[in-house]
Amino acid sequence: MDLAYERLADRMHVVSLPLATRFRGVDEREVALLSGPAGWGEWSPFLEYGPEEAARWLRAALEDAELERPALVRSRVPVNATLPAVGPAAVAGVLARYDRCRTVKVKVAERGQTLDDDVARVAEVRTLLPDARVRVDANGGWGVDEAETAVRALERFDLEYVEQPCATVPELAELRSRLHRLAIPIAADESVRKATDPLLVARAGAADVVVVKAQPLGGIRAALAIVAEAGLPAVVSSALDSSVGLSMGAGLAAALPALPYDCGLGTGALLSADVAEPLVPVDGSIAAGRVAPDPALLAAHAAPPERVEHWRARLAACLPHL
Ligand SMILES: O=C(O)CCC(=O)C1=CC=C[C@@H](O)[C@@H]1C(=O)O
Ligand SMILES: [Mg+2]
Repeated sequence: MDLAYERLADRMHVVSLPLATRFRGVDEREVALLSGPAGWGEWSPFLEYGPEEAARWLRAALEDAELERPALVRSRVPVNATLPAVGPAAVAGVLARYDRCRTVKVKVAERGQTLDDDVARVAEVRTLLPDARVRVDANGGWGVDEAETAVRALERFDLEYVEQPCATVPELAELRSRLHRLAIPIAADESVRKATDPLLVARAGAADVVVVKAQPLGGIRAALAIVAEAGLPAVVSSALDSSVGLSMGAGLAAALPALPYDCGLGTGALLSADVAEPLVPVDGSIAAGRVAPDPALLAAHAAPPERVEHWRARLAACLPHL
């Protein structure tokens, strides 16, 4: 693999994509795209991530640009709708962006909001989609007691699982034993993708499901290995990627031997511009093939020169960590 800074920087295109709905505190998503012999890879660690963590995302992008993807066992991947922490009045409008998704992931525990806000949002989803599978994602925002209270308040909406209710593995384990009788599974996301040991949460018996994301875990192959070793059902998700990054997630999901849950790869619907024909859900699923950016769209959404400089400096800082 050619890791010379100058040549990588020359292959890198940085774009800034506007969001249709504010998500994760941002209205614009900056992503870097790299071309290589096998296709295009996306490198889009969130802006606040340091070089060591961002280097894992870079490894994934380089692998996807350099190597052919593992063999696919399915050609389409069923996806969930992802609902940011909006008020009840905005729920129908956001869900309308996802074509026929039978599963909705609802963001909860948003900073500055209350459990009542979460209940109102989930209740609205249930009213609009009585037959949907509904999961919630707290991004580690609750302590154990708070999480128990919240899950008991949300239980009546029939939850598929609760994703990363608490921040740490011991907290997840404690909550899991408390929720045992409710039979609501716990999914681990940050405890997999941000952990020094992504398998610890599985070994500790602290989760029922692992959420795996190709970029943060260092690529499709690394993520496949983690799923195999964790021995738990896996959900593939994304990181608010452009369609190029979403296609990497789809390549992972389509290569997994079992895919019991709909994947968090429908977030293309949250973008109001993309680098290619948007990879958005059609009849509840997305295609599993590669996506290459359209040069005209790369140009139209090119980030300003000072942001490109920022990403070049980031690239230089990450290379020693590869
Ligand atoms: O899993 C999904 O439905 C979509 C992806 C998603 O929710 C996320 C994308 C990007 C950053 C994260 O805060 C968030 C997540 O926690 O899963
Ligand atoms: Mg999550």
